[in-house]
Formats: sequence, C-alpha cells, structure tokens
Amino acid sequence: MSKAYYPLLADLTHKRCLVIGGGQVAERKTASLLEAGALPVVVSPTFTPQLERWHRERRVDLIASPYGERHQALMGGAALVFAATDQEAVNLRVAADAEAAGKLVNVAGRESEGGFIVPATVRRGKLVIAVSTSGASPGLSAHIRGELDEQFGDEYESYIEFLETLRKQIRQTVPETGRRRLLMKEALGWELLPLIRAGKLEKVRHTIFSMIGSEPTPDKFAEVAAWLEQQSD
Ligand SMILES: C[C@@]1(CC(=O)O)c2cc3[nH]c(cc4nc(cc5[nH]c(cc(n2)[C@H]1CCC(=O)O)[C@@](C)(CC(=O)O)[C@@H]5CCC(=O)O)C(CC(=O)O)=C4CCC(=O)O)c(CCC(=O)O)c3CC(=O)O
Ligand SMILES: NC(=O)C1=CN([C@@H]2O[C@H](COP(=O)(O)OP(=O)(O)OC[C@H]3O[C@@H](n4cnc5c(N)ncnc54)[C@H](O)[C@@H]3O)[C@@H](O)[C@H]2O)C=CC1
Repeated sequence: MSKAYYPLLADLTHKRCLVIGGGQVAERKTASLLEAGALPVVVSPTFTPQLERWHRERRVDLIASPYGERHQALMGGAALVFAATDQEAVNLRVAADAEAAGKLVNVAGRESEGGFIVPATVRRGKLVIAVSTSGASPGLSAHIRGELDEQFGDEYESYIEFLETLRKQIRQTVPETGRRRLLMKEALGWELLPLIRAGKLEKVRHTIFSMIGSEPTPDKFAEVAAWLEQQSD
C-alpha cells in the first residue's frame, strides 16, 4: 500500500528552520519559509544570488560551510529541517541527524526518506489551497496550482476577512453552535463575490452589518440574501 501523507498547516512565525544546501531547491524552500514568517538558517558552501540578497536584507542567516558535525547542534533549535544539497550522501546524513534530534525533515530528491514533503500552494490572504501528488508528480502539482491560481482571484482575500468578521459577530451573539452553523451556512450562500470584484465590499459590508444588527437570525439572513440579489442585478 502506498503511504498516505497527513496534511497540516504549521505555524512557523519567528521559528528557526534549518536549510542545508544553497542552490535552487534551497532557495525555493527558503522563499516559502519567509512567506510563512519563519527565520531560515541556511548552511552551504555556496549560495544563490537571491539567498545572498535575503541575507543582506537580514531576512535569513547564512553559514558558509559544508554541512558537518559542528552543525548538528543547530538541529535542536530548529522547528523544521530541509536537506536540499545535490549530494545524496549529505542529504541522507542530514536526514539521519534531524531524525536523531526528533525533528521533521524534508529531503530533496528522495521523497521517501523524508518526514514531510511540501505541497504547491495558492494563497489569498488567509485562504491557503495546497496541492500534492504525494511526491508522484511535482509537475502536475505545479500545473494544478496554476489552474487554481486563475480560478481563485484576489477577491477571496477580502471575502474571507468579511466571513471572519461575520463569524466573530455570530459567535458573540448566538450561544448555540447548531444555530451558528445554520447562519454561517446561509451566509456562505450570499452572492458576495461579484460585488467584491466590482469594488463594492465596503458599502455592502456596512449595510449587511446594520441589517443584522446585534441579533443575527435566519430571517434577517434571508433578508440580506434577497437584498444582495437586487444589488447584483
Ligand atoms: C517530493 C517533493 C519534494 C518536497 O518534499 O518538497 C518534490 C520532489 C521532486 N521534484 C522534482 C521536480 C520538479 N519539482 C517541481 C516543482 C515543485 N516541486 C514541489 C514539491 C515537491 N517536489 C515535493 C512533492 C510535491 C508533490 O507531492 O506533488 C513544489 C510543489 C513545491 C516546492 O518544492 O516548493 C514545486 C512547485 C512549485 C509551484 O510551482 O507551485 C517541478 C516543476 C517546476 O519546476 O516547474 C519539477 C520538474 C517537473 C517534474 O519532474 O514533475 C523532482 C525530480 C528532480 C529530478 O529531475 O531528479 C523531485 C525528486 C523526486 O521525485 O524525488
Ligand atoms: N531543481 C529542481 O527543481 C529539483 C531538484 N531536486 C533535487 O534536489 C537537489 C538539489 O537541487 P538544486 O538545488 O537544483 O541543486 P543546486 O546544484 O542548485 O544546489 C546544490 C547546493 O548544495 C550545496 N552543497 C553541496 N554540498 C554541500 C554540503 N556538503 N553541505 C551543504 N551544502 C552543500 C551546493 O553548494 C549548492 O548550493 C538535487 O539532488 C536534485 O536532484 C529535487 C526536486 C526539484
């Protein structure tokens, strides 16, 4: 049976992550770590120009040296470890050291050796869509990401912010989970995306919250739905 990876979203903000290797793959992994607010430490005898730029901007630490025994101590302080050199023996040694230190490790070129693999990702603010083929075809993951990138536009960023605010309001005023769920389900049916695309969110948001007032009820939510339908005509 092939393995079933467990998908999860890790909070890496202000967490040290160790990247061994300074080439293309290391740069890509470092880029995604920076996007997640992590503090990458890169160990390698050579670095891409982009890694050096990030170093000058004080966004990454670089240790200019081949990986060796003296770097094992860095494992302890790392949330995640990436073995991204072009030397298989080095990658396998990094993987063994990371595992001995109880760390999850990602191994370039040897997906079965690693504790985790990285998906292709589309981000729209708080919306994260991750795609993986369990290592079978990274090219297909990248292709599907391209399709999702077109399908989910920038409007999702403010749409999710709106939903988050609405959900907070419902949580504060509706004690019962069953009723909350029904209200959120109703709100997800509102035709908001076309209005957000037309740049009308601010106005619409204001009206919706004054229509709901301090007591969200299914009746008021149905009124909102009807009002929104008129707006998109
Ligand atoms: C296991 C994994 C490593 C891990 O754990 O991270 C892995 C491994 C390998 N990739 C290879 C090749 C390519 N990788 C890409 C691109 C990406 N690869 C990524 C992830 C992963 N790649 C993980 C599994 C993901 C999954 O489950 O699907 C993405 C999603 C994220 C990221 O790396 O940041 C990023 C897309 C970013 C984006 O565009 O969104 C492209 C396409 C391109 O460059 O355009 C190609 C060439 C086309 C092809 O070969 O398909 C090879 C063969 C190397 C060789 O020739 O030897 C191996 C080695 C092997 O197969 O072992
Ligand atoms: N290029 C790609 O898109 C992909 C490559 N891979 C695999 O990932 C590996 C790395 O690929 P690239 O980043 O493209 O290679 P690269 O040649 O751009 O970079 C390799 C890096 O490893 C460093 N390195 C070598 N020995 C080291 C050591 N002892 N300690 C620390 N760093 C050391 C080098 O200095 C260099 O910075 C390869 O094995 C490749 O097969 C896997 C997936 C995709």
